[in-house]
Amino acid sequence: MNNLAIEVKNINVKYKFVKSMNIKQELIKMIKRKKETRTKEVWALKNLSFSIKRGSNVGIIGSNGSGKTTLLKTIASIFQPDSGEICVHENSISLLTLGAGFQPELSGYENIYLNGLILGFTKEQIDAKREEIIEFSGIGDFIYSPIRTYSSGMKTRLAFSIACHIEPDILLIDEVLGVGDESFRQKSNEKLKELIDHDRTVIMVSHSLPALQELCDELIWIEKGVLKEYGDTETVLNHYKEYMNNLRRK
Ligand SMILES: Nc1ncnc2c1ncn2[C@@H]1O[C@H](COP(=O)(O)OP(=O)(O)OP(=O)(O)O)[C@@H](O)[C@H]1O
Repeated sequence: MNNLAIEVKNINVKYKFVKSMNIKQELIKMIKRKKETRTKEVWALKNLSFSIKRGSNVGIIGSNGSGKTTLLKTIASIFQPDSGEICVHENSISLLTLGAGFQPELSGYENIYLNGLILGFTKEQIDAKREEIIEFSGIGDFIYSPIRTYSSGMKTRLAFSIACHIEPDILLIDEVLGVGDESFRQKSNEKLKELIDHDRTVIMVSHSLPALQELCDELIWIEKGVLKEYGDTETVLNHYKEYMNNLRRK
């Protein structure tokens, strides 16, 4: 049996957006009758290839704008790569990210079902986990109120609780380490460690290097959309810190 959870093969991902102009630039463009296009492209991921073993805990690091979130969203199939291929050799994959995936007009209770069903679980499976999810989130009777009335901390607690209790084969976590108040931080760290211990494949993006050091066996380091290094946590972390220190000195 293939012991790989994910294979990323030569993926390229670009964003297209319209470049905004100030009034002066608009006027100059009109006077010169320039027909220049305002559509810009950013290649967020460039020719990225790697594979992740089943059951491993991998952190993704890199400076701001290096492509970490784009990579997680592409693995979660929220974005399609412009070229290349991602093969996921597991049944369920879930992206845990701040405020994503909720329908604001529905209650927390209804969103538990919505999220679970999207992840491919049956109503009976969600029924079995529902009370645990609500209990862990600690948001009390707010569970029956629309999500739009929640604070960002409450949304994060519920999102975290759903993703951890529904227990997908692959859990992708984007920058939610260390969120919430102190008691929830401790609780969520414990829960994460429990998930990691259970042979689940976990991939997490974080700027918190101590948290990654504690939780991950391996790190993927990307810079400007390109894979810089993939290896054991200590080695990659040392090289990354050296790189960041050199940048600061310049
Ligand atoms: N919706 C978008 N439209 C245009 N460009 C985008 C969009 N989202 C991201 N980008 C660009 O793509 C690149 C990668 O962004 P991404 O958010 O994946 O980086 P990141 O490593 O997660 O950043 P950070 O550490 O700051 O959260 C950046 O240059 C960013 O400006």
